[in-house]
Amino acid sequence: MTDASVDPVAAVTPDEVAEALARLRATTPLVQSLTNIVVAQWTANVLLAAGAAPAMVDNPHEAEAFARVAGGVLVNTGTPYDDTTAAMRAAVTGAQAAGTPWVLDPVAAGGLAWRTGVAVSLMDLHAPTIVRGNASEIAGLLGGLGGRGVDSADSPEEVLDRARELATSRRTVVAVSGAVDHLTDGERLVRVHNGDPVMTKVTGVGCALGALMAGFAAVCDDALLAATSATGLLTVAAERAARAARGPGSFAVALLDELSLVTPDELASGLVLS
Ligand SMILES: Nc1ncnc2c1ncn2[C@@H]1O[C@H](COP(=O)(O)OP(=O)(O)OP(=O)(O)O)[C@@H](O)[C@H]1O
Ligand SMILES: Cc1ncsc1CCO
Ligand SMILES: [Mg+2]
Repeated sequence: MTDASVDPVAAVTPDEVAEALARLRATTPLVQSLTNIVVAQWTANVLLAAGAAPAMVDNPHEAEAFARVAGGVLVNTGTPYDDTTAAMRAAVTGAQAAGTPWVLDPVAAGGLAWRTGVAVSLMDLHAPTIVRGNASEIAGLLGGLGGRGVDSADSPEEVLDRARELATSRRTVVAVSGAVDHLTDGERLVRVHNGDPVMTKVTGVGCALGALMAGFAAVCDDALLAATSATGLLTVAAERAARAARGPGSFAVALLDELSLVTPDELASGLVLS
């Protein structure tokens, strides 16, 4: 049975995603990433492979000025220290002043009270363009109990109503990752059916997805298109990488290759959106 609240035609088309990828590669947007210590190098490599330009400017002295000139900013709460948390506030302030799109990845929100407060206070400072997280993290921003550490204990389907509520109350796009990614601006919904379970066996795949969203937000006026394009590129590249991989290690290497090799046309024909 068809869900009556979902358009039979996806709110974002594969052709629009292909055009977004072509724009990303043509313009190599500068993506400022204030991310966690586990995934910083991996995130920079994912951005480079996709066609963006990474810069990990995450100290409180430089973060505001850099956010004014960056194409997009990622703020990820995976390993928040006092210094980097101050830098996150500075970056969001700079993003607001210059109109730079910014993406919040509230890693482990809900499970840990202090960082949940940090994530909510950043949203209060200036509404993010996109909030990206796994299902437990999205629920955690609205008072949920969080997942198992940085991993989700819920599915995107289970938190969809809360994702819509968050998108509407914060005037943002909420991107919930999982087996089927659910992306919403509160009214429109895009489901991305691509991906492979091995993506959960390499740390930082979701974190890198947030950085890709910041890159696409630099080249897309529509934040839902930006979030869909990032998710589509990562998951289609992952399917291609998984075909050749023996396990998580060779998959991670192959994923970087496929992010750089997949053409806009191949991306459009591989995407399964609803
Ligand atoms: N079971 C699955 N099958 C296919 N793809 C998946 C599955 N689970 C997650 N993915 C994909 O993996 C990517 C990361 O999503 P995930 O929900 O694992 O993020 P995360 O928990 O924030 O990751 P991390 O914090 O380790 O970076 C998304 O693009 C999603 O489509
Ligand atoms: C494993 C881990 N711990 C804190 S952040 C992080 C990366 C995945 O979110
Ligand atoms: Mg995560």
